[in-house]
Amino acid sequence: MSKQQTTTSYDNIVIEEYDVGVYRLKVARRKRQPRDFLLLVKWPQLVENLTEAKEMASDIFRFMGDIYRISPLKFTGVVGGHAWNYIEIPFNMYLRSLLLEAIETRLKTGENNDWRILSSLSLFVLSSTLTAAVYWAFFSKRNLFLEQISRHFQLHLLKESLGDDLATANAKSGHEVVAANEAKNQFNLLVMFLGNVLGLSGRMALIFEACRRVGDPVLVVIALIMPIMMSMMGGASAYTSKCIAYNNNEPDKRMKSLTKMSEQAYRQDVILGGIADWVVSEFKKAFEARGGVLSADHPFRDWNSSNRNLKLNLFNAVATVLPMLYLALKVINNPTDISLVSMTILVESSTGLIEMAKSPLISPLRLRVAVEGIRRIYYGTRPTYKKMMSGALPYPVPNSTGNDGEAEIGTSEKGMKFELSNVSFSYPSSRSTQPALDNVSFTIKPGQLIILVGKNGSGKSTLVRILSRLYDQTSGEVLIDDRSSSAYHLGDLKRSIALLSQDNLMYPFSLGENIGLGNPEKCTDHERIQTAAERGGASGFIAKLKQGFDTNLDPKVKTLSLNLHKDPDHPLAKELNAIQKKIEISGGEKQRVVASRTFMRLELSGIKFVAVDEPTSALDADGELHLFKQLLARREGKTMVFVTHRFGHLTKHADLILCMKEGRLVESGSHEELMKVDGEYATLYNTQAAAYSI
Ligand SMILES: Nc1ncnc2c1ncn2[C@@H]1O[C@H](COP(=O)(O)OP(=O)(O)OP(=O)(O)O)[C@@H](O)[C@H]1O
Repeated sequence: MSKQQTTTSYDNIVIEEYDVGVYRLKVARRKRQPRDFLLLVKWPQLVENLTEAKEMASDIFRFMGDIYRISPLKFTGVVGGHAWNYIEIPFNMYLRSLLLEAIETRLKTGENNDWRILSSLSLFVLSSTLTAAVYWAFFSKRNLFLEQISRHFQLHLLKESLGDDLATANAKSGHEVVAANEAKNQFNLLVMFLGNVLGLSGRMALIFEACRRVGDPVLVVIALIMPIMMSMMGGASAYTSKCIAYNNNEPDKRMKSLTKMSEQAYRQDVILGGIADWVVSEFKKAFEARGGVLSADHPFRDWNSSNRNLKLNLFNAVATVLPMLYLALKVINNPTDISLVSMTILVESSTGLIEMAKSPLISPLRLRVAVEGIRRIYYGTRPTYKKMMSGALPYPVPNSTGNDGEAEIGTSEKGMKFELSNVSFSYPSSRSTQPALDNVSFTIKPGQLIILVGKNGSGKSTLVRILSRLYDQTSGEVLIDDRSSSAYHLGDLKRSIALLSQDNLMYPFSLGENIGLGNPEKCTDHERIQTAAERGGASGFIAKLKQGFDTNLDPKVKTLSLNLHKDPDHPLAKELNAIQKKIEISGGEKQRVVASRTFMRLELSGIKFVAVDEPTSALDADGELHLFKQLLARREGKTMVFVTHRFGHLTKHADLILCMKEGRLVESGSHEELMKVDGEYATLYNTQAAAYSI
């Protein structure tokens, strides 16, 4: 099942590595100190455990508190219902023992105790009726409340992930995505744990009561101590150690990539490219290489089960028979000593106690699993990561006059000013030996129009991302309006920047909203959206769509059907087909919509910097000309950086041309100056289509 591979030793921890199914599991253990063998109590371990217990309790209280606030009444009902589910059995056993004991006394002594028999019977009936009522109320409301919990935490997770900056989001990619169902599952685990604790306590109380009646303290020890010890024993567990796991099986990863090819996005390529057979045959190869017996689900759980030791199982077996053995010997020794009812109750509750103590639900491990789940919800899936820091300085900085009458640095009316000195940058996930930006220095004055040119991969988009503070440079300095870019409040800076990128990202909403979201506050202002669409060149094709601006390209409709697969002409099958699903538009049309979104954003009064990163690759000549004309018409009060491979027609408008090569700024100046140099820029200029002119 799991096989230990290697052990790496650090100062006071040892990392053990295991192969568990398709996963590589790494477990950190505290190194044994020589004095550990001498001391009965390992103080550092104890302190660590107490601190951890305190942190666990605080996370559980926060989580349960949040759920309580969703609906105090439903919370109480569901938790109470669960609790009753577990204490009902020992409670009923107790009532039954009262009844049976009264009957036993009547049979043995002939004493007239009708009242005792009848009252015990009534209590028993009352309790069963109450149970039926509680279950009816509980099961009819429970699932709805669990759904409510999921939706509540879905909102929380959505807010969290939307708040991530680019650097953090990139660092998180590849990590398990936390689903809202996690909250519902952990809540269930916690209430089951609580119920089990209550059930266990109820049974213990029963055992105490039965032993009291039998009058034998040794029996208490035998019946209680063994299960308690058992629930505390257990093999080494992943949940009590710091550990990580990652999919380490190449064929398994290959199968996942090949499965992706069945998604809608690849459908056209799969059909036209004739690659379906190749995908299937590669999948078969990967499937054989992977082997069918490797588990791919829960590496931590699998590792735990492989660690459950034989000693614990044997202990279990002994614990189950011991109370019965003791009672049998006692009866053989003195047959008149014990009431049959007390004996039955004792044996029944002691067996039940052992069963419960054996159950994984009562184990502290289960609590750990729940707390790990809660932490994933509140703190994300990565243990720690550094988000980009926001400064305190507002942007724009108001222009002010110093005490000596000298004007202090503020934000120019003309646009943002940039000064880069020796800026280098490598993407955190990059495997390249060369940085994406290598020692770049230049100045952009407020209101200038900059053309950024260079071959593919030369660092143009990266430079735009640094200027827009989507990433922070790895080294060097970026000044915005004479102050370090990190001094400014991130939100303020973002509100002053408009970025039209080459990604052509369509949002899964209507076309109107796709444009309107350039300025979310005016997202329903149809007139502004229409104007922005005209400026971005999207109004023409949108007007031809049946639903115009209301057309939703990806309405996220989920359709389900039953028993219709052999009957495509069935009215329900036709109805299903007619339900609106995803609609495709051309690449150029997408670019026009995204450009219109930027024009919507340019209407915002505080925009001081506009970065246009090659948005015209799919546009026809007319579309490109129209877009640049419209952008140039909105230069007033803004610094603009244009990244484009087709720059011939723009050079006459440029204040400065920056030419990049392999992450370095190799040339800068005006078109005429750079042509004279006859270097990288001249080569690019001469090879590109210079046929465009405005
Ligand atoms: N998100 C990323 N993670 C890792 N490396 C990246 C990432 N984006 C770009 N790179 C790498 O950084 C370098 C510069 O890329 P960049 O996108 O800035 O070039 P570019 O000049 O804009 O290219 P193009 O003209 O093709 O758009 C390239 O080597 C690229 O592979």
